[in-house]
Amino acid sequence: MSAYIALADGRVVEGRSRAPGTGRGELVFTTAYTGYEESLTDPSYAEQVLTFSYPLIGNYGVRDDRFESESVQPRVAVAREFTEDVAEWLESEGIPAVDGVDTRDLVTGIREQGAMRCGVAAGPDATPEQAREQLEQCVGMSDHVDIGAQVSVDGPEVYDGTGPRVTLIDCGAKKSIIDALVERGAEVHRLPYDATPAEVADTDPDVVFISNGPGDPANFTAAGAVVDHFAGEVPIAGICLGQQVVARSLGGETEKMEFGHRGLNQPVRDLETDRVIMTTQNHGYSVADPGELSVTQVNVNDDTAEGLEGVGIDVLTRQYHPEANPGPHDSLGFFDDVLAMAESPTPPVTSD
Ligand SMILES: NC(=O)CC[C@H](N)C(=O)O
Repeated sequence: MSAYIALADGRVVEGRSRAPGTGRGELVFTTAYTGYEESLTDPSYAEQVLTFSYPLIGNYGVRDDRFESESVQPRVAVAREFTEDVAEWLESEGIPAVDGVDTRDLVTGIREQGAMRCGVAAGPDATPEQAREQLEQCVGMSDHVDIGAQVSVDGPEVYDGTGPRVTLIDCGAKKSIIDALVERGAEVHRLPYDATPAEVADTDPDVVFISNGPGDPANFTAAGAVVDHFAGEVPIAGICLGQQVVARSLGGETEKMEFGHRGLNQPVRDLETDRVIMTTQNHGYSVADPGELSVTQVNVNDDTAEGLEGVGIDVLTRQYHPEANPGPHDSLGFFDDVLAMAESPTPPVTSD
């Protein structure tokens, strides 16, 4: 069974269909060598086509207790070789899967030309034309203006706890972010991505937490308005898209990266301690200007902002994934720091 990937650079790559169907999205790659269940269920991959640079994906099976959300999130999955387990899982989810392609070549192309749009057709009747038609219909990531609606909860959800109240704006939250907070005793109020400041105020938060999520942070205007409203009054935290949204709201700017950071071994330097930790990452945008925040951690490879803190206000964010699923546990302490900030906040800024 054949499969075709039509790339925005004009090439059509032929592979083997492991799960039939058509799909389109921004072609990105991850260098993660484990954690395929977590990556494939990470809502931040919505509207993307995920290529694994590691050649064999699926060698320890598929277990749903490792899932980060209830469904597979990328539109298409690509690898050098998927095991039968993974191929069956993707087929049962209706997600086209392509293997038998030279992923070294595909990844080199993305590194040289940037993450690009693509269209895919896979299955017994698939043709290169179908893949090209998909490509024609494929829009850029920033054009998915209401992408939050695809990945957020429909209404509020509460996770009981005896510790600080965390109001999590779910822009496509990974399950392990909620788990990390609940394990530490937090009472988590999970609200939809478009919650208003009044809805957030109703939960009486000790900390407002903006989650990870797919696409361009510029499209998460409601979450930005929440940060705008509460900054200086209530501690603010954020992970990945959350860091980007927080920075944009507090005078900063984000920009699209050429091909982003996706993998489990991204080195991050803490500027205060000079300590380097290994982190899990999945992002295609970065904070180019931190605005009124201070950059406290940077990526060792390219110096992009990996951690931000407020100056005189309680703000703590990370561009990488401290929840560490999959990936090294070096950065789990972030959640302790966020809850400590919630427990003893700096007195609110008063305007007199
Ligand atoms: N994991 C995330 O939250 C990703 C954030 C954003 N969608 C990006 O690509 O940069």
